[in-house]
Amino acid sequence: MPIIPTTEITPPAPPPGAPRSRGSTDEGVFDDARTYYTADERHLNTRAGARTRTYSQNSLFKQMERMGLKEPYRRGSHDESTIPHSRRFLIQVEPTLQSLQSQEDTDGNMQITIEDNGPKVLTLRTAASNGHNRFDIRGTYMLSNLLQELSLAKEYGRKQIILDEARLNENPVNRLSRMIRDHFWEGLTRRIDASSIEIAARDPKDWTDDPRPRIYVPRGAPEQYEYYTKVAEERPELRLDVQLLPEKITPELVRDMNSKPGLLAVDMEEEVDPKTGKKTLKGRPFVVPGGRFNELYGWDSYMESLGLLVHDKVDLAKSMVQNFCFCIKHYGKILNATRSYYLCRSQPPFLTDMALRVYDKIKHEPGALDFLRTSILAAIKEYHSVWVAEPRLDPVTGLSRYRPEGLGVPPETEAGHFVHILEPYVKKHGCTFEEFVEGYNSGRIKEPELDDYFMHDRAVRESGHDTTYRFEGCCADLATIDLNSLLFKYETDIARTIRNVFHDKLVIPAEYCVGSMEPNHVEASAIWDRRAKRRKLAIDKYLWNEQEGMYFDYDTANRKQCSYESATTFWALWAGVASPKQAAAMVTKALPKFEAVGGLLSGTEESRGEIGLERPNRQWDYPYGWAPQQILAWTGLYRYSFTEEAERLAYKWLFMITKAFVDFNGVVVEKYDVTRPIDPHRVDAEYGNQGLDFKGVAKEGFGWVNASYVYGLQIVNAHMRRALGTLTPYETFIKAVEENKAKALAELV
Ligand SMILES: OC[C@H]1O[C@H](O[C@H]2O[C@H](CO)[C@@H](O)[C@H](O)[C@H]2O)[C@H](O)[C@@H](O)[C@@H]1O
Ligand SMILES: [Ca+2]
Repeated sequence: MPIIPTTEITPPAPPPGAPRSRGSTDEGVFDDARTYYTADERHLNTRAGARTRTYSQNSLFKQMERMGLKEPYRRGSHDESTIPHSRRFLIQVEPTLQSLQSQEDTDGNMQITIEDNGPKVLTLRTAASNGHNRFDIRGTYMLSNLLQELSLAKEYGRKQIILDEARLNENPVNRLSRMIRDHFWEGLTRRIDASSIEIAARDPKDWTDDPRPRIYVPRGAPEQYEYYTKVAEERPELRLDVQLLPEKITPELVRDMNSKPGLLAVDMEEEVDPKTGKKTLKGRPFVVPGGRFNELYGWDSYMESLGLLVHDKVDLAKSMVQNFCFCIKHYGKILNATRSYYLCRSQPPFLTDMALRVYDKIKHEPGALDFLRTSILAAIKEYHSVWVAEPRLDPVTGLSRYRPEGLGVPPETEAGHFVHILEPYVKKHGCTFEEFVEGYNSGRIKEPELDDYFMHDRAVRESGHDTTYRFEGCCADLATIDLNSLLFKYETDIARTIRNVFHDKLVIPAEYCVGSMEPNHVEASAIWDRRAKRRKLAIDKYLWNEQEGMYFDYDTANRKQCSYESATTFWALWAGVASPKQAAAMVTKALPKFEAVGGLLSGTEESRGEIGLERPNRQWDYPYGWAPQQILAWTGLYRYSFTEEAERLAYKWLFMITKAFVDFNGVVVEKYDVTRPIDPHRVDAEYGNQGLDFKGVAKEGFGWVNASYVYGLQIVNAHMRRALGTLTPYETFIKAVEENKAKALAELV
């Protein structure tokens, strides 16, 4: 086995005023990478002999013993029972990285995983012996953590480091939570202003020949137009194209903008430049989903905010709510995402819950009530103008559908996504593929059947579930349990907020009025209570299926209930629209159909049907599981006191993520195959999987999965959290718990 070369270290004198050694020896072991690797003093070997008290493998084994688990799932590189403290290693970054990669990354993908066939052991030199003694780092997890730490050290320009062993054998639950808190959120945060327009405007989905940065500013924000025009003038190298949006946004306009796709402006706040004393604008930050999704998304943002709130990043969650209010004010809706080609469509609505959760954290602060008032007014406007208006409202049932306007072929999908659909038309018109798309998009070629296909396709994308056989060719006609649960939640949240926070009187100013509403009229909670009551009746009538013990979508065109079994049935629990009896029926009858080794399936295998070459897998069908489905189901089950079920599902999801994180070099991806115990992150359906493609160390994870991880850790109990840290499969864990219970009971008698 190779020994990593080390050079003799003669530490240079510390700069004047620099501390010679830190107060406590275990200080900062788990600091974020920037703090850890930029602290010069930490990486000089002046502290040979200093030891760190850490969360060692040893204590993990002790925990397992306490839990009655005899056979640990995975042992670290050394049994430290004889080692009271963790080590530090003296490492030359570049040569060690090279040896590590050439020896252990045998498939050359810049990650060390269980699929690499190296010896899985590397010798490092200890700092305490000034490099004389050696110690073996063993196993995929420690070696991949070493790769990650060295990659970070290199990024921060370090040639030599003193690395705490505790960063290599850290409890994986702690490590992943820490990565999310200290690195991933930051990696996903964007702010649109001069400081970062270059990064924020970048769009990996831009299909045009000249993907230059472009920003569209709404008419109602002239100060932003002036601001960006100045940025473009002062920094010509950016090639920033600043465009003012026309007053009226129509499907024709959006279609015609497709040749010049661009970012849409979001909220900015005024700030005084401390140097010049002059007023300037600063973008309100937001979190993007990750991968190729580099803009503010609708429902991803809600899910992300749950994780941000766990990590006390309240300002960021608040800022995302404010950005949503800006979108409703200037674009008429919370957009699918803030790019020009998304202007006609929305995504599943979560604004009231998001605003209330933020308000709950800031209610003692000045301005909190105004924040809540603005958010609720924006939600009321969105409710009336988007969700219970034409074309989304079905006047017969009174229920709503995903049914956005739009024209032509959605441009943001992967090239080739619609080839199989368009090919027959291309043949029929005897032209090239490009000629047909151009002719059809411009309206010169008329194909009503295709119009219908794309109306449903747009609806699928608005639903957030793109794509699934549940929705193919029918989505725009479906009153889904998803959307109607969310609207019931809007109605009950608005009613409660008006009653409890605004003393049952909320003035609706002109800018929030829709249709024939009187400016400045006062709304009380009663009308919202009535709306909720009416929706519940309609949901019970059209969507509930007593025999199956779950909710289904309702086809408003064919006037019949659908039969596709979807995990969105549990959204009814999240929203509180199910009666206790309906909830109990769902737990007994529906839940078992959706539960897989890694958590909840998004749909059942039976509903998806046979797949093959002619009928390929869809990413929102069996066997895939998605973070938002898990989050909403756990919260809903909790709401109805099905604590055990919520904990069990959360455990399975967290276990799957933790195991993939440990075995695959810290990976966190957009979605998982929840039936795949070994490599659940391998999903190649449709768009592939976002979040896989990193070199050395993951920087972002994926927004809603990051959130589901830290939110889920709040759902499971402390005992479960410890068991997750030792990668104990659920079956092993529950067996031990039951055996212990039986033992305790026997001792009682
Ligand atoms: O480009 C294809 C589609 O990509 C988006 O959908 C997927 O990612 C979104 C961001 O994480 C997520 O909100 C959505 O649920 C996913 O299916 C986009 O939203 C679609 O409009 C787009 O067609
Ligand atoms: Ca590899």
